[in-house]
Amino acid sequence: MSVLDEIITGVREDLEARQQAVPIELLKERAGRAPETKDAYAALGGDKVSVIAEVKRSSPSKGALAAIADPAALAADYEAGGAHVISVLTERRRFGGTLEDLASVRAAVDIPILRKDFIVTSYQLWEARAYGADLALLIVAALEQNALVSLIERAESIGLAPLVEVHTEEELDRALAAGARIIGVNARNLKTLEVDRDVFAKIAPKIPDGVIKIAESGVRGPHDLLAYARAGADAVLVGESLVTGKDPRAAVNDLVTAGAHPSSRQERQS
Ligand SMILES: O=C(O)c1ccccc1NCC(=O)[C@H](O)[C@H](O)COP(=O)(O)O
Repeated sequence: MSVLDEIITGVREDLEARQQAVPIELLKERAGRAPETKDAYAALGGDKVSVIAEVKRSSPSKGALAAIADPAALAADYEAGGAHVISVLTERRRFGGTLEDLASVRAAVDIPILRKDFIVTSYQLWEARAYGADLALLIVAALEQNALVSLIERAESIGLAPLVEVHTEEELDRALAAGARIIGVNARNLKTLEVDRDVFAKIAPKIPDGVIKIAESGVRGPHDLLAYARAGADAVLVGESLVTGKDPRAAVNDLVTAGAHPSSRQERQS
């Protein structure tokens, strides 16, 4: 069984318990009371290279990364550093996240929030909406095509922007066929955990204009953001280097500054 399969097995078990505890009708009621979602397309668009800063306690590849007792305070720091979007890992077993993290981050920041999890049912999309997310991650490698199509449709119908994650050209073809408008290319192979930053440069040229291109994983600082920008990234998603660094606010600001700097735009056009 691959790491991804193991994660999804655990996710389905935890999901079953939540579904027993909170019927979908209740969840929908809570989602109905949630404020309107924020415009993720605007946050990720424009000439800049946007920064998606992640709240990540641990990971299958690295184990414990950072205790993060107060995810809201960390997210507020990211926002103060200029982050355009916050990503909150809500998977419990391998990443140490919770839906309560999502709700507390929602209460602390005004920018859009991504629910980063292993979403396999529409129940999880309703959870994302009820707990304050504006975007939801859909991983192509974790979903049959029919499920991918219907989850994209469901997400959009309830106001969530689906970020569709791929790692190969075949997965990109599936994402595009399903109508994805925001595509994340993960440098991390979720089956082997190997990180290869060159994957983005190989896949990005095949993503049509008008589709937002996000480079995920392996960003250690401005140098990596600029390399992804030269390969066509509209945004980068950064976790580990922010949560393990001494000053997450300054680290985000360094990335935002690099992404906003005219030289990064010139480099992208050349
Ligand atoms: O991070 C992992 O080890 C991992 C393993 C299996 C599935 C997903 C995993 N991570 C999710 C992510 O894609 C990253 O959290 C995100 O792209 C940020 O990456 P990084 O900056 O390298 O922490």
